[in-house]
Amino acid sequence: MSTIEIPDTITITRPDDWHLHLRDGAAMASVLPHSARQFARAIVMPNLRPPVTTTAMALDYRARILAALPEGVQFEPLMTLYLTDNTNPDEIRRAQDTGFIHAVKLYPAGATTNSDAGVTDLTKCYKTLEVMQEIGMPLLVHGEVTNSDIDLFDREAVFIERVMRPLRRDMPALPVVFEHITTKDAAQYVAEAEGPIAATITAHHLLYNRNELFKGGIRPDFYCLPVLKREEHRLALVTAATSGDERFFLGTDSAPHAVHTKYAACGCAGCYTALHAMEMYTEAFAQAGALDQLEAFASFNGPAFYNLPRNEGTITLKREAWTLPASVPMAEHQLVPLNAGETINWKML
Ligand SMILES: NC(=O)N[C@@H](CC(=O)O)C(=O)O
Ligand SMILES: [Zn+2]
Ligand SMILES: [Zn+2]
Repeated sequence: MSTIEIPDTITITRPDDWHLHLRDGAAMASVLPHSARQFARAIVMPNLRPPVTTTAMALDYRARILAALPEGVQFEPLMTLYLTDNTNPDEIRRAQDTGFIHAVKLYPAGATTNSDAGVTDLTKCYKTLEVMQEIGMPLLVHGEVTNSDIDLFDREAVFIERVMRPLRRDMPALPVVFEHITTKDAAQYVAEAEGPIAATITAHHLLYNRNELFKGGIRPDFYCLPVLKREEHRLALVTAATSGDERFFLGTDSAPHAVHTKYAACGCAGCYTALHAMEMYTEAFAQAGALDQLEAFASFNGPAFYNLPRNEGTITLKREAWTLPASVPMAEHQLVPLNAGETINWKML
C-alpha cells in the first residue's frame, strides 16, 4: 500500500458524468437532483421505453429534463440517440445540426436493460456510421456480445475481438467511447489502440470485484451490466483511471431501478450511484494514492474528447464519514442506492 499522505479536503474543477441513466417522467424528476448536485453536465442515455431514436424525441426528452430541474439548479443534459438497424444517415445530420445531441449509442440487441430495439448486426448501420465518422459524432458502445454460448464474464473481452476491432478497422476516424469498461482486456485495448477512442469507468467497477455480489448472500444492489469482474480486472481499471491517460474518463452508469424490480427473482441490472458518485470516485483514487489524478479523470478528459469547454467553478470533498440512506423515493416507489445504510469516508460539500 502507498504511504502517500491523504489530505482532508480536495477541491477540483466541477466534474461531468459521461454516462448516465435518468429515465423519464416522475422517476426522472426524483433522481435528477442527485446528479445535478454532483455534476454540471451528463451524457444522458437513450434507453427509454420506447428508445430515443430520433432527433425530435431527443429534443423533447431534453426539454422534459430541463423542466424537471428544481428552481435555480444548473445542469446541462447532453443528449444521445439510440442506434437501431434502421437509423437513417439523415437523422445523424439532423441531430448534429441541433447542437444538443452529442453522441449515438450502440446497444447490441439484448445486451442490457431496454436494449431489445438495439442493433442486430453492425454492418447494417455502416451508411449511418460513415456519416458519423465524417462529421465526428461519437459512437458510444455497450461492449458486450450477446451470444448465450459465451460465458457472461467473457462477453466484453470477446466483444473487442468480434466487434470493436473490425468496426475500428473499417471506420478508423469514427470517435468511439467504450462505455463502462470492466476488464483488463478493455483497459489495455483502449490504452494501446490508435485513433479517436476513449473509455468511461464507473465508480463501482473501481471499488468492487465480483465477490461483492455474493458476500453473505446474493446482493442485487451490486448487479449491473457488464457484471463486476475478478480483482485483477478491478486493479487494471484503477491503473487506467489513475494513469493520467486522457482516454479514460468518468461515467457513473448510475442506473435507477425501483426496489421491487431489483429485489426480484429476476432482478434488473443497474447500480444507483448518483447520490454519492464523487465520494465513491474520491475513495477509489485515495485508496490508490492518486488523488492528484482525480481532476483530470473527472473534469478534464471528458470535455476534451467531446470538444466541449471545461466547467467553471469547483467542488470540494471533505474526508468526513456519513451514512447513506436505506432508500430514497423514486416516483411512487423506493430506490435503494448502492451502499445503502453504509458509512462512506468522503463527503461532497
Ligand atoms: N448498467 C446497467 O446494468 N444497466 C443500465 C443499462 C446499461 O448501461 O447497460 C440500465 O439502463 O439500467
Ligand atoms: Zn450499458
Ligand atoms: Zn448505462
